[in-house]
Amino acid sequence: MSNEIMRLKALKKSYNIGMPNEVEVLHGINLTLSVDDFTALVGPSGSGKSTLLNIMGLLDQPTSGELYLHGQATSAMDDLERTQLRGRALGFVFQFHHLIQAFSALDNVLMPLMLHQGKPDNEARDRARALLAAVGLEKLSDRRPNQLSGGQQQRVAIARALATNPALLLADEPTGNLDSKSAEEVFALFRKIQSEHDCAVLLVTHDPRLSAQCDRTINLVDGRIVDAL
Ligand SMILES: Nc1ncnc2c1ncn2[C@@H]1O[C@H](COP(=O)(O)OP(=O)(O)OP(=O)(O)O)[C@@H](O)[C@H]1O
Repeated sequence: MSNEIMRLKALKKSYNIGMPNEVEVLHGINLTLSVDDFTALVGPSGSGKSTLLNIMGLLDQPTSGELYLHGQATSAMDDLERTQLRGRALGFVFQFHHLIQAFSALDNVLMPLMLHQGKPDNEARDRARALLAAVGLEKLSDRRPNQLSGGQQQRVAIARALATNPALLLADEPTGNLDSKSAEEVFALFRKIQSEHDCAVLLVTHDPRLSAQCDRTINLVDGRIVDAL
């Protein structure tokens, strides 16, 4: 069986900035991510990292080229198919965690399960508790986000991203808003997830100390991959 999770082939993205102007910001990206990948996506501001991440997350569509997820071409899919595939295969962690303030940590982790399965059953609750334990927050599961530190909130966001058991976790500057100690801890958690949950990780980071600890670095400059080590 192939180890490939995602493959990007000759992928281009242009933005329409008012007729007749179109600006191409990704110029033909070829890239394969495999099951055991732990990858940093780096590059200067404006190089196209978020644009690429949004396309990889099936949140946006390329202008041309193809994205294969588990070998399945995605360009001809309709919105519903894309949403379902995203929910099954991908998890997201953002710089600002977007937790729901009115919900406890446990209910935040349950959110994606409720979206997919409706009212959470005992099995879903057990799974959410186990995920909070995996990120070291078993004792704080009843707290609301504003009763947690920034690093703890990001841990809740990571547990939430894992709720649907994704094959690939996409993280956009997940430590960008944290002090350096919390950033190291959250980074270590991504490592643990990749090895213990069989979940490939791709994270955008501006922090060279973190990208140096990844197995692979994809360097994006002006919408092109200049080296993928
Ligand atoms: N919706 C949009 N419409 C037009 N241009 C856009 C749009 N979104 C992004 N761009 C442009 O595309 C280019 C790439 O932006 P992108 O946000 O992907 O870069 P980035 O590498 O993530 O930057 P940063 O590190 O600052 O977050 C930039 O020149 C940006 O101005």
